[in-house]
Amino acid sequence: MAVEPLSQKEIEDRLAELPGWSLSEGRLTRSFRLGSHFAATAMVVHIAQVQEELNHHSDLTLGYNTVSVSVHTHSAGGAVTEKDVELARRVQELAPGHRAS
Ligand SMILES: C[C@H](O)[C@H](O)[C@H]1CNC2=NC(N)=NC(=O)C2=N1
Repeated sequence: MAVEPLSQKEIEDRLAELPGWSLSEGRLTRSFRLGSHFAATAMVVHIAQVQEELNHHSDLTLGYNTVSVSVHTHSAGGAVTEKDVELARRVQELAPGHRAS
């Protein structure tokens, strides 16, 4: 997959299809609230599995009952690329199964 930096417009277009996600400090970012600490931890493990599959990794922050995802592409000098968008889409897909909001 291309690791060309996306333009601001391209990022905005993709964010329009990623509810709850935003561009923060140059990274695609979203926080989720879960029903318990264990539910949040389980979601972190699931995201880690997807990240290994994609070989693309975010910074994950586990709180009491929250999971925060923040991602950009290191090999593109920290720019946002399609790889980041793909990971965000996959996280969006798995979130409902964890009853994440
Ligand atoms: C060697 C390994 O394939 C690379 O370091 C991968 C791993 N995960 C990655 N994750 C992110 N976010 N950006 C990268 O450039 C990246 N590169």
